[in-house]
Amino acid sequence: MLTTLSIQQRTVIDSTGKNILKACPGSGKTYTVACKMAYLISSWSQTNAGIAALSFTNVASEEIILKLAKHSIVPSYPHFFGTIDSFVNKWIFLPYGHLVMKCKSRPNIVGLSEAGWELPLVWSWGKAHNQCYKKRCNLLDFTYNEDGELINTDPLFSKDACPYKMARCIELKMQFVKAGLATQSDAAYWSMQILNDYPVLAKALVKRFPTLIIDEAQDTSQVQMKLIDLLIQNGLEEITLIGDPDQAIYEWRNADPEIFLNKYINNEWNSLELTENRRSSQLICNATHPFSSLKEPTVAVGNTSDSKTRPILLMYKAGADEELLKDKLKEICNETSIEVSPDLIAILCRGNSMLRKILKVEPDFNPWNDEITRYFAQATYYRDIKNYKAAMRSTDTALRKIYYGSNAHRVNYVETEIAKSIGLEAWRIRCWSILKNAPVTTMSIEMWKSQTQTLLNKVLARTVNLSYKKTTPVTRSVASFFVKNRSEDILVETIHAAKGKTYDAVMVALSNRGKATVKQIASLTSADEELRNVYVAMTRPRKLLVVAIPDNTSEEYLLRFPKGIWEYRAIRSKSD
Ligand SMILES: Nc1ncnc2c1ncn2[C@@H]1O[C@H](COP(=O)(O)OP(=O)(O)OP(=O)(O)O)[C@@H](O)[C@H]1O
Repeated sequence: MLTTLSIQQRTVIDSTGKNILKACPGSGKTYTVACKMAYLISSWSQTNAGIAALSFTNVASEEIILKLAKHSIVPSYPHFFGTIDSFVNKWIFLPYGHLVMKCKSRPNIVGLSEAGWELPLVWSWGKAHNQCYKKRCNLLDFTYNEDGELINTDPLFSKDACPYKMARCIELKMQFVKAGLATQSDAAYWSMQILNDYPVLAKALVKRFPTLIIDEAQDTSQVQMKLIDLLIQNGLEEITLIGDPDQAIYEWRNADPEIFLNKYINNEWNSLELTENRRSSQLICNATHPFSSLKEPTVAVGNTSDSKTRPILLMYKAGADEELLKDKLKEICNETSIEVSPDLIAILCRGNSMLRKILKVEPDFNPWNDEITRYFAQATYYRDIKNYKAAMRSTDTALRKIYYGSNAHRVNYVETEIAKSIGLEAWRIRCWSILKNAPVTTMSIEMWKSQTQTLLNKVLARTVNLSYKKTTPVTRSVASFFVKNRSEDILVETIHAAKGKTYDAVMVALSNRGKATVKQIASLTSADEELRNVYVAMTRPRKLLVVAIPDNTSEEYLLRFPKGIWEYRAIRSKSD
């Protein structure tokens, strides 16, 4: 594995101490991180201390694990592989949160997609809500900044416009803290407090994980970086941060690429760089360069570096031609001898509304009357599309809701109860036996409901009533209620889902409404997240890049698409 590394990549593997690596798209960040871990793990001699390899999303973390598997390395004890959130929760917040929150028992993380807040607390928030600013505050948007100040992370929120200057939210948040409830952002803040107030715990954590590697570090929030600094203050000597500020697309989670860049120019850190693009052709590197902060286009050095297919700017009629985009991309692929398959070809959209138009899926209709039915339907749908991990997760959530009702979101409580009753292993077997035997989701919703209900009553030996809304068309299949983005031949997905991936051909479909319109991005710089979203999408292909834009886009917005670099085409010929 190490023999294929470039000199720049090799330097990353050999560097010890505090390293920060800034690297362009396709430069092999994930590849190099996986090599570094493989190298460290194979020569690791400590038995009670390990490497913590963290990323920001599950997808990114799984990508590294998959790359390691190719080299027969399965990450296991004493190492930790996962997201930065899961690391913070497991090793700092859940065991020690009560020390700083001053709540009676171990705290709980709430507000993660399905979990609800304790009902009485939601009501008290609701009451205050009715009297508050435009009634638009969302409980989950409130968290603390690194100075311990309560902030609302919704960019549309204005403290000045709040008649109470946030006094009510502060009061309510105190009640939640007392009850031991925290959002994921709060958990990071409280963990920072723990490491700050209890250096002995910080030192113990450094002893347990003397080497820390953080991928996608451009997405770090101020609080998360403070946490990292506290570990360094308490003896952490081996740390590598890897990122690309031009690919920071998680501002809504308080990520700020400036935090990464400030570290990069800090003399106390060993700053490294990867500048060669091993994914895309030189023509694609040249075309995407104006969308980045880079001074020069990256130099393509991969297998497809000299591919001669020019990037294409494709004009389509908005509101009429979206469903033709798939066929057009297939046609261009055939023309350029690129194999068409959903693993190799993708259309990337900024939002779900464009995605639906391209796939011609029916508009959203939510048939579910209750969460338990929805989770079982989701679980079987995931099983049918072979996403077994997500399927097990949804089944587990549905069962927790059946057995533990309004306490289901209290992770620690539920896990203790399961361990006391049947044990975690038997619980997982129960989930799997339901999942395995549940009816297929191509079945009508009515039949699916009746068969799933019978199965649950049998396996759980208790009556479970599933239900859907009265207005639901009963003959419609369960699967049709979930957006299918995997058509037979081409993958259609959002830009966020495509982060970190590589395809042979990519079409970036821009709309004239909503986020990332051509007009909007024309005036943005790479300091703006919307431009970075488009850049992430445009840097995914190896051989062919197509950007589809509405045909009524004014030329003044096309300065980043010079005709010498882009081939301009229309989706329909003039005679159509
Ligand atoms: N030394 C190498 N030898 C062979 N292939 C490489 C090497 N380095 C990177 N690659 C390949 O180049 C492509 C891009 O690598 P990778 O996905 O690791 O880049 P990245 O910097 O993480 O990209 P991005 O940030 O744009 O998602 C992958 O197909 C990877 O396997």
